[in-house]
Amino acid sequence: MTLPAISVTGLTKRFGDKTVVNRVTLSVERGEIAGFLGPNGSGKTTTIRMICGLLEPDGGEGRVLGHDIRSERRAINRKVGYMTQRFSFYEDLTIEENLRFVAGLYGMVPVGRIVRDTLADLGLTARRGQLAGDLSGGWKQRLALAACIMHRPDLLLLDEPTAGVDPKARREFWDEIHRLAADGMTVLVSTHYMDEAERCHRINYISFGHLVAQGTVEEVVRDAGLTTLVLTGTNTPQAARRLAGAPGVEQIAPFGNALHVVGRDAAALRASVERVARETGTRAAPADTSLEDVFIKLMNDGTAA
Ligand SMILES: Nc1ncnc2c1ncn2[C@@H]1O[C@H](COP(=O)(O)OP(=O)(O)OP(=O)(O)O)[C@@H](O)[C@H]1O
Repeated sequence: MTLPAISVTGLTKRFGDKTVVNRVTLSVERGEIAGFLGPNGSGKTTTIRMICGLLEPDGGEGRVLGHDIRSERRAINRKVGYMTQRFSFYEDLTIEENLRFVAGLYGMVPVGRIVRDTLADLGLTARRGQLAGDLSGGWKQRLALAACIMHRPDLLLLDEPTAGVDPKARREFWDEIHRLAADGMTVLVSTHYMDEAERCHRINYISFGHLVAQGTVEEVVRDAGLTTLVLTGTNTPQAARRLAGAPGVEQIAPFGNALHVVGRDAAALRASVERVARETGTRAAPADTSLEDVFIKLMNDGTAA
């Protein structure tokens, strides 16, 4: 049996008197794409930095790519590619010049071949002479990814890599991530996008420093134990007002002309929705609970804690 790429237990980090990562236990198999989700400030970046050896944990232990996260931080560092939230380039250098610069910085040899192969791998060869500053958001992300994988890391840590990038470029970026994983690279990626969470093999949800949900998308949705009903008809705005605060109703969200109503107590939810449907002349039907509904619940639970 191969060892997991990431296996950490009880990972804890404090800044001053604030515990921002609280006893996080996480395991990521080799070749897996693991999603890391959670509200702003919940501790994702801090956890990623402890995993790649940039930050020393205050508590907990574990191994990354077979190395101890406390005593072998430099070894981990060398085998990891880390794309930070604000990756920067020299805007007045071309794509190729930027990559040559990074390769030189890390002492990679032979620079020419490594840069040529990386350009080809990421479909950047035709654009290699373009100035980084002239690239669209999607191509900038691709250049950032190229710079992170040039040294052939075994583990890729991506911190919100596609923030602000259009859907087509995001899809292409994710196709690339899947190609890299299929070739054996392990990927841990933080994101706020639901469609991206759904493209991960497994997801991990962190709230106020605590890991509160883990598994495949199907497992996380199932474990949340939510029931969803959808109301349709012309009177849904009135139905929404009547449902607010009704027994069993925890979330109400309009999607176009439909109203999604979500709650844990299926019987109470159904009774409230059916009553309001009768009163407002709308139609109620059961629906699948979405990952977004689950994340909103986890966020609300975290705020209440
Ligand atoms: N070096 C630091 N010193 C003090 N506080 C810090 C430091 N780094 C992070 N924090 C705090 O730790 C908490 C967790 O931050 P972190 O960046 O890990 O969250 P995140 O989940 O990545 O958030 P986002 O989704 O906004 O990127 C935040 O309250 C942040 O302000």
